[in-house]
Amino acid sequence: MRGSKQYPTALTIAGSDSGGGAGMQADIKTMQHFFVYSTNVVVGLTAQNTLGVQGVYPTDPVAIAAQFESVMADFRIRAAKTGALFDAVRVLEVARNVERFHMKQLVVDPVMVAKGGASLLDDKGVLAMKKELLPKALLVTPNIPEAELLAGFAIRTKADMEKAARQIQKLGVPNVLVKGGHLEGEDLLNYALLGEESFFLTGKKVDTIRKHGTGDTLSSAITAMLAQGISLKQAIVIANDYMNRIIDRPLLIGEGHGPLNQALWPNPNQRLKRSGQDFSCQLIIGLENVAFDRAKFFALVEKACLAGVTVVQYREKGVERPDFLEQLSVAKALKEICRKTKTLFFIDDNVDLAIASGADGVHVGQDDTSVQSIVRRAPELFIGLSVSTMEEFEASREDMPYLAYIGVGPVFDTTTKKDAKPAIGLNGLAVLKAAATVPVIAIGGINEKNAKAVYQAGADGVAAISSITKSKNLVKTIQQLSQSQEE
Ligand SMILES: Cc1ncc(COP(=O)(O)OP(=O)(O)O)c(N)n1
Ligand SMILES: Cc1nc(C(=O)O)sc1CCOP(=O)(O)O
Ligand SMILES: [Mg+2]
Repeated sequence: MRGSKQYPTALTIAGSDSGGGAGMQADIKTMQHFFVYSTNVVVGLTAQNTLGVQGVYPTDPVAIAAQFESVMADFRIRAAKTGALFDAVRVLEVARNVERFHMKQLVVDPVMVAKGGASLLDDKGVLAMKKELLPKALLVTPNIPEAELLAGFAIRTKADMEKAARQIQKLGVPNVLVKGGHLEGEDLLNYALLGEESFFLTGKKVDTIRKHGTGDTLSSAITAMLAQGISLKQAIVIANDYMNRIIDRPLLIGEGHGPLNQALWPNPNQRLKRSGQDFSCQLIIGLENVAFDRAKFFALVEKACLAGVTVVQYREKGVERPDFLEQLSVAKALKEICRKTKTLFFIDDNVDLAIASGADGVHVGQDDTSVQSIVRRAPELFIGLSVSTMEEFEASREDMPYLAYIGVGPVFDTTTKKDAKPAIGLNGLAVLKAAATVPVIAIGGINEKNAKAVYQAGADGVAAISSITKSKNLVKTIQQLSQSQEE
């Protein structure tokens, strides 16, 4: 099975991170995510967690060579990458094996310093990398401090990045990707110099220390795509896009530099789903809201979808609510209406029902299933979270990057929800909107007459039950509930 039909296989030549966030562990998770099998040459061990590096234990060069032998004797390695190589002895041993096994698609992530500041390559190691390893590489992916060491001068500006990339190219590596995350400024720019061609890529700057393993993940994503047969340019562009999608949705693990979640972007369809969705006009409905008249229920939902609601949320709350299987059959029928009318479909509270019915999202309250556990179980679901006070907002702050929107209310008194909290009014809505970093969907007593004031208070959209289910003129009601009335 050494032919082209073999499952794409890559090799990571790097250090182990006992904390699982960076190094070889990040490489394996990333490659797996891109459907590439990852083999490994462990160049050293680190005793490490999110708080720092407690110990560094380089591997015996004999053991490095033996791992290369084993891997190359069995697998067809289509691309390889290096990570932490520790010192000149290990760099030279790796370079020798790269040469020996004719590895052409080699990505060098010139790991020199760990996030907490610990050195992962000594001065002689940097020299050996410049002289012996980079001339054998297809691509090198330095961050700013690494690019400064490789190029030999300080980098402060975009122009410096370009100059440094050209200088690094002179070391014999044809392609250079300089990662600009360490530069000052609101925007993050990465610079790719691929042979003669060059371009900047926009990255996402996030204000968090939970991004351990970012460099490993980016270089592994590129390597995995090279192993898939994708061109270097395309691999870099897709890997950059991937990083922008996962960078602000880390796993909440450890007390310090926590890890990324490489699995957050499960398949290409999710890419499309995540961009530019419209949550602005939401019909929340259950059979109880139409006195269990099924015919009326489905007809009303279809008409509302055609009239312009952007989200249908299925919510059963009554004491006589249907059992799970019956709710599932209703949910599936609603999903079908939504699919046909290109409307998003959400489920209230019940994550199992959302998964089973193929819903696009789930809406949860402060006391329902936690946002983090939904992300773990069903990362493909959009999540809406109820927030009615600043205290609740503060308590949910770490969940914000995972949310599609927050449902803020009740803005006005409502008799529809039996256990509704006190109305927060338009002022309460405006305060929460000022703090929010995701769309704010106002809820509670919202109707044709007050919708305009709700938008003026800052809402990005509205959700309603009674004003839609009891409407005498559905098309007009939905028009008035939709933001388009402002124009
Ligand atoms: C858009 C939107 N906002 C708020 C809610 C209320 O959800 P929750 O706080 O979980 O209350 P119940 O719906 O479970 O009574 C919602 N469903 N949708
Ligand atoms: C389901 C729900 N949640 C609320 C909240 O404040 O979180 S208020 C509410 C009821 C919304 O119904 P109506 O549009 O008929 O007032
Ligand atoms: Mg709830």
